[in-house]
Amino acid sequence: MTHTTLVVHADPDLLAQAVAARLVVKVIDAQAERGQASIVLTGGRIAAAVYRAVRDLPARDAVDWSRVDVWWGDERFLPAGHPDRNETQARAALLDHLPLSPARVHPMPPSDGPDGADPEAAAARYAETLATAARPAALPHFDVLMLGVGEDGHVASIFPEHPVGYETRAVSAVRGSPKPPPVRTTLTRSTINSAEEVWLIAAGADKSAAVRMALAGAGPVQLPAAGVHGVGATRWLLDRAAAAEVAPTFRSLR
Ligand SMILES: O=C(O)[C@H](O)[C@@H](O)[C@H](O)[C@H](O)COP(=O)(O)O
Repeated sequence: MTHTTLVVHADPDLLAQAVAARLVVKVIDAQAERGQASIVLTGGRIAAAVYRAVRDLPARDAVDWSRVDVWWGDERFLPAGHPDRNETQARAALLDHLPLSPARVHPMPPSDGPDGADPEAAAARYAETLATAARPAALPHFDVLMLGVGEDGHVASIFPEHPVGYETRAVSAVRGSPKPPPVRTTLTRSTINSAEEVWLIAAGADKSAAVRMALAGAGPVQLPAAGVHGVGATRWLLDRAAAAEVAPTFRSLR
């Protein structure tokens, strides 16, 4: 039974700093237990703020970054190095500043990769990368999978009422994304829900309605943020504005 927690921080800066500290501790703990750690990154503004906060956190040096696997929960399907790719943003904000093992960094394929501009082939290739790394398991062990939350309640590139909400393969192409760019690749709900911990990170008043509805138990296709949870823990990490509409009973989850 997954354990759900909710923590509210005063503002987006403190939220990003607290999530960064939490991430570093989680990676240290995973390495102490398993000798390695695996994290799943996402895109968006709050994620970028978290990455910068990890970069600037002195305790990041307590991690053996050469034994951390880095995966992505979703990607904008654009050429390698494009400034709007989640990979490009994560590398600039954090990854380029860490002594990672290049072979343990697993970006989703770009639109100018070996599959050309075929997002279905790119999604299938990423599914194969996951399966190869996981063997003999079906999926790698993800210690932490981070998600931003859209105003409409999307997470990763799983948008409300979009066919990707029904997808059962591990990784899916997404066409017609309401958030630009229109073509993306994403882990699907069942893959996300295989993670040990899923963290939903949101800042700002424009997220408050989606957060309220997700915690009130909306349907997963209608509101994707309502359908994701970690095997061990699901953590809602919010700033005060994003938490403004959360019912008092949920606040006691803290
Ligand atoms: O590629 C993306 O755009 C995302 O992965 C997306 O799911 C993002 O995390 C949310 O839209 C929240 O983004 P913000 O933090 O910028 O609101």
